[in-house]
Amino acid sequence: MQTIITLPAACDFHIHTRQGVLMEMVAPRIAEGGVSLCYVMPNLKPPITSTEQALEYKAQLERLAPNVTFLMSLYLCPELTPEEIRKAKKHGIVGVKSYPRGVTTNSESGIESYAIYYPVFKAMEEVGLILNLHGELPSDADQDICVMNAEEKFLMHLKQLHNDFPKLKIVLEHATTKAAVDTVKALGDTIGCTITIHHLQLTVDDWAGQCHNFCKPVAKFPHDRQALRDVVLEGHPRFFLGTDSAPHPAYLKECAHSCAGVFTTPLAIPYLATILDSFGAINCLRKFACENGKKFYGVSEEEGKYREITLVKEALLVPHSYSFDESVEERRGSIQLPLELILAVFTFIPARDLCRYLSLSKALRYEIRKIIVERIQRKFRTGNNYLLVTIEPLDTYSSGPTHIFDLMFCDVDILSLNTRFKINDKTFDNSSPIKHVKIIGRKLQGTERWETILHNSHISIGSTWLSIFDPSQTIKNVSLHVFSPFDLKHETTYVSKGSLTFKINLEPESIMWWNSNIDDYSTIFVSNMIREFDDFQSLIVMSLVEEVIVNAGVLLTAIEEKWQDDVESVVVEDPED
Ligand SMILES: NC(=O)N[C@@H](CC(=O)O)C(=O)O
Repeated sequence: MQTIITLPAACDFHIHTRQGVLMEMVAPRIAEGGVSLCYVMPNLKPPITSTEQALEYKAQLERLAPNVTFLMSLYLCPELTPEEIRKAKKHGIVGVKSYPRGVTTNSESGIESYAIYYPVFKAMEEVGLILNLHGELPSDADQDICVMNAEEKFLMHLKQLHNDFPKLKIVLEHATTKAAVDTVKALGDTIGCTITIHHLQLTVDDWAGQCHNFCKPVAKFPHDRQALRDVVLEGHPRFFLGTDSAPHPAYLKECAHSCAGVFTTPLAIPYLATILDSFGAINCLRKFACENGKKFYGVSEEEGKYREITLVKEALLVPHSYSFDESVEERRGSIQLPLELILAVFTFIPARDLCRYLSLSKALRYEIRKIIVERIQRKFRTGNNYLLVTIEPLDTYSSGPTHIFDLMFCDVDILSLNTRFKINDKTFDNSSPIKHVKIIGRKLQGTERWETILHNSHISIGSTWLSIFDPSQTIKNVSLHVFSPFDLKHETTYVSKGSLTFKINLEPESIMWWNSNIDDYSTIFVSNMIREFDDFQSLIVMSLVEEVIVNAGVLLTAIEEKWQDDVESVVVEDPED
């Protein structure tokens, strides 16, 4: 390799710039990595599905990285109409990304069939928007589909789409197989293909058991990698760089279920040059990383953003990690997020889990708790905000950590919640920070069944816990306990009944009770729940929150689809009414 190369800054036609503090870490590093133009993926939480969202996201990125050209994409989903496509084109949006449902990070809203999108594709073909395909089928044991053949099995869809929309420009993203390379080459000039840097280096042996190399699609066989290398060496004009750089917090990579994604942005072009050099393709760098993609997309840097870079061949220590400010304090102090989730889980803590946990050393328990709490809080920070609302019958203060968790959407001003939590004293406040609560459903233990709770006050539940009561008894009185993930000790619990105006009267040492003739706006006396939710139980609650958040996208879609009409309004009702 020459020891110094000067060339135009590169173009990365597939990058995940994320949001929040992660975006603040990533965006300035794009230029550092030698890239001046990038095509931004829309798989945020929530996904980018409208022109307005995309433009707002672009503005945020530009504030963080003013010297980079950001090309924006929309997320293919049912909300995307042909009209939105035309509007997007008018406002400079470049393409639409399709994720098959559930195959990768934030693909819960992904597509299940292309058929319903044909009018959208037609509009895209007409106005000249690019279709970007995450080319994998979801794993399906019955069909013998798994990560190793998910891409190859997808290729028939690429062929079909090209056949049906020959003028639509389609990019098969992050190809990993010889089959994909051959297919793209065999199709017409409107079909392009991105290749990541890491797929030019890795094979299956490199990610099996090594979480930092795990991404979707996974790296495949050596002969597949060879096919990728060959097509770069050939300088084929329809193959170009798309790093698919996809950062995740370390705790989400270095864990039992590692998130898919390899983060390469800060060192993108030095890394690419090193890999190309290793198989004699350094002379292909310019075409692959700077020219082919721009030609295929018909784009160039925005005014004043073109620049050159110089690569120098010398030793470089790759940082072990890149930090971003996720401190709890920062999150506590600075956010005001719209709360948008309500949980619906009815559950017990299995005794065996309890024993396992309690038998651990205190130090280990502390560590576990810390990790879980941090994981949850980070989700809250990067996504939306959540409150856990439990509905309980009378006397549940004696029942331990057994609750029905209901799924709710609320707008919550976390700052004022936080302030109030800090008081931790007798408090009475008429101005609840909780607005627009709507309870949308519950899930019964041991079933996959979700129900809209129109009358929370009449929840029949069958459980061993309830057998201490009359098993046929329906719960006549309910309370809503609202937990904030930022109130780690659950020192404060809002309890209410039959009303959305949360009136709070915290009596730290009292037990929970309420007046049986309570009306909608009566004050409710509650304990501060510390006794009920000790450290361990808090952990359990947090774990439940996490579990539900993980599934929330899927659940919410299912619930909302089924009970669209029912969930429009608040449904907490007083049984006595
Ligand atoms: N490539 C990945 O493994 N992950 C991407 C999503 C994607 O492009 O599949 C991510 O957003 O994390």
